[in-house]
Amino acid sequence: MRTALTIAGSDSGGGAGIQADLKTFSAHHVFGMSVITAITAQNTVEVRSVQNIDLTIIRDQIAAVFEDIEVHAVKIGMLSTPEIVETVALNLERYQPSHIVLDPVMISKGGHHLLEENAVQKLISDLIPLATIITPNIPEAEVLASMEIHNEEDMYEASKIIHNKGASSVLLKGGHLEGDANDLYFDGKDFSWFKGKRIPTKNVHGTGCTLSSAIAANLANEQNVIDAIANAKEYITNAIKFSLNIGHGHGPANHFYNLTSTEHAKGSL
Ligand SMILES: Nc1ncnc2c1ncn2[C@@H]1O[C@H](COP(=O)(O)OP(=O)(O)O)[C@@H](O)[C@H]1O
Ligand SMILES: Cc1ncc(COP(=O)(O)O)c(N)n1
Repeated sequence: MRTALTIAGSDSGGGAGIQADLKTFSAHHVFGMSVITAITAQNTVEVRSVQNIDLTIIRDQIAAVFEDIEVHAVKIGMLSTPEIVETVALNLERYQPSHIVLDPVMISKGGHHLLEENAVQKLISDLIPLATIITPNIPEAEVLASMEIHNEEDMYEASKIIHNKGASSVLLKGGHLEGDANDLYFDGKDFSWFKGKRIPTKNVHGTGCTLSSAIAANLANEQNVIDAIANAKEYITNAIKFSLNIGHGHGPANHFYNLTSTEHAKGSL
């Protein structure tokens, strides 16, 4: 059995964070495990409150998993504070997993800060150098590259700057720009576009979490990085196309859109 570990925050509404990651791993037939960094009281509309988890318990969760189970890929999401970033980085250095997909989660769709602003420098110095691939959205890339991104030309520049900070590769997601949802990949040498038609829907809660987890699951399943991204892009596009009208805000992606049950596939559960 192939395995993947998510190190991220819990979303009580089930659409993003640990919950989205584990659903994505299951949909890829990968055995999912979790290290919870923070608990958010969240739904499709808002983040109401956040409880960060003690550093010792975060460290112990990582140790408990790695000292017993072979981990084929790691996905990192919400980290909340500089201390949590440091703890996760130190412990991943210790266990040296072969693939790390870093989703530098900063702000929720509703505008809540999920990473303290003073943790950004720690994320750059301690975690980016460990990442096989980092998957910022446009606002996150603007912070990491210290520049504004208005169009696809700017995306080239920003991914070069972020790559220079030490990530093996960068997937800059274009979901927040106007027009189609095209993501740019840069491995330090070549650029590739992973293109997607924009789907007109407000149900985009957890899309970044789902994409990064799907990449991690595909890497755990021994796909090369390009195939892992291409297949994950197809997965998130369908998961958005068949997204679920759950809740009153941004509904979640549909992880099981390919089930034969037509009711399920239509997202009308
Ligand atoms: N409306 C949409 N239609 C199609 N694809 C989308 C849409 N919104 C986002 N995506 C894609 O979903 C993935 C997650 O991107 P994005 O929403 O930008 O991330 P985040 O959740 O981190 O803000 C990317 O591949 C992006 O291109
Ligand atoms: C616990 C948690 N982690 C991450 C996100 C970001 O969600 P998105 O994938 O929509 O950017 C979130 N809203 N909550």
